[in-house]
Amino acid sequence: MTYPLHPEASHFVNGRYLEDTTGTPLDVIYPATGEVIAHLFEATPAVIEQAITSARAAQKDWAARSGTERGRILRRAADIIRDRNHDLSVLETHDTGKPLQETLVADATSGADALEYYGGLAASLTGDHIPLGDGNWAYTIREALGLCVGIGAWNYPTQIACWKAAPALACGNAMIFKPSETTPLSALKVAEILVEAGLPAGLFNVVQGAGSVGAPLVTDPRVDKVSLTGSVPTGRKVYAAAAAGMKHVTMELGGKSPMVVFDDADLDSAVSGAINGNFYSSGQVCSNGTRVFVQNGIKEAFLARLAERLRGAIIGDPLDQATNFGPMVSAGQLGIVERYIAKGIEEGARLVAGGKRVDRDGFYIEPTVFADVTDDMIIAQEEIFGPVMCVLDFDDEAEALARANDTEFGLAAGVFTADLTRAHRMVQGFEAGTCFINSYNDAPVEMPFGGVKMSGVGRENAKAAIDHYSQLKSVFVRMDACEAAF
Ligand SMILES: NC(=O)C1=CN([C@@H]2O[C@H](COP(=O)(O)OP(=O)(O)OC[C@H]3O[C@@H](n4cnc5c(N)ncnc54)[C@H](O)[C@@H]3O)[C@@H](O)[C@H]2O)C=CC1
Repeated sequence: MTYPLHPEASHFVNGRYLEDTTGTPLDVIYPATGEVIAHLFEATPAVIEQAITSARAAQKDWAARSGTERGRILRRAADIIRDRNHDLSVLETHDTGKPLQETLVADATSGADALEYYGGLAASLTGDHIPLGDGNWAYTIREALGLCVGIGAWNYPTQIACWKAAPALACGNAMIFKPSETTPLSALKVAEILVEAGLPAGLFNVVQGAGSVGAPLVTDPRVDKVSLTGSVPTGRKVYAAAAAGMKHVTMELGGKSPMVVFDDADLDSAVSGAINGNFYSSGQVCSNGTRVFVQNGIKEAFLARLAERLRGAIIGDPLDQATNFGPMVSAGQLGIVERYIAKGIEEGARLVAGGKRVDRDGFYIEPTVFADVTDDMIIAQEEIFGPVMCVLDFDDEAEALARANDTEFGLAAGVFTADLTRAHRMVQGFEAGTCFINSYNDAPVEMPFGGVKMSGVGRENAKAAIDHYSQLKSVFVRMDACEAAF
């Protein structure tokens, strides 16, 4: 049997593909059919060692280059990604099961945006000049951290690899990226393209494997920073392990974000926001607005319009560009979602749409909506990470805000209203890192992205990410004699 999308080898280390068949076998499964599409191997300690040594060896020279030179390579990689967007999107669809209709516009292209953005920024990364009293002054030097480890989730493999690699490389760091074991294919292509664009060997390495491969990377004393995209339980473990070595961290974790719809909102716009914030990528988006608070006056109208719009979901072959709703990423994730749906029914929520598996191969489940959900229900409290929308009712603004914030998470929050003063007031009150007014889930590279509370620390994207991939060295300069007490 041949596998057309099989990579040349499991890992990409020191500028080329690398195989070590003594590692634990890792099968890649196409979520739309359940078929195995590639046989890979998890990284052995020998592969991890090669990744670390080659990255460390390459980093100093990279950091010593001008920002203009580093940026040029990143921008070239962005161009190559855009040229190959179709093939990369087909690969991403096989890796994740997400419809090609989505991957064509939201995955490799988003990765290219990050490479282009940080490529453009690289030349202007500077320190400050700080005038002091008595003619003295200080300056700061912005330095690379050294070796960064990126660990990815399975929902946006290409995007996550690029969102971490682009600012890391722009600042002069090296990166070892460990994709999720569920979606190992796309990051290898990112590595291949970076080298083709001129990135010196060793600066972006990809090693495959589960947590047992991620953990030794996090604790290795030669690693200076860890950036994780994953769940809160994993974040807790990785943050603690990194803290023991006093390493820098970025934690992009889960959420149970609120979306508040006031009765003066444009109904169709709010319904679109709720669909985007719950069913895009089959609901497997960290910032999803899965608790949809709808003001009582428009609740039934909202639900009726939502039910109507859900009939427009085209569930099917993700490679067919008409399909706009694909399978879950894995049998395991499908099982988790099914258990939450059963829990919602048991808790007495009103199932108004979906709830069932789709009768075809692969890991499909219908877009599902529960109404009459109350704050104490498990489905309103825990991250499901699947296409399950919980609709809750509310009467007034203060109540909506208090209930929206009544969660340990704080990744995102959205508000739909025609009253702009109220919209900004709500945003000021939201305990969330990323907010939306009359929209949901937009993630342009120019805007910082990240969470508060248990949803994480640090920010990705925008100029904000530079602070998380570089550090300042302060230099005090005395212009007159240095005096002492004796
Ligand atoms: N805030 C954000 O930007 C995003 C957050 N997520 C979150 O990710 C989760 C879903 O992704 P999953 O892959 O299931 O998350 P996960 O937490 O199971 O795994 C994330 C990554 O961590 C690795 N890992 C697991 N244990 C580790 C350990 N002890 N040391 C080092 N690495 C370890 C895994 O192999 C994987 O690559 C959801 O909670 C979702 O909300 C997903 C996308 C974006």
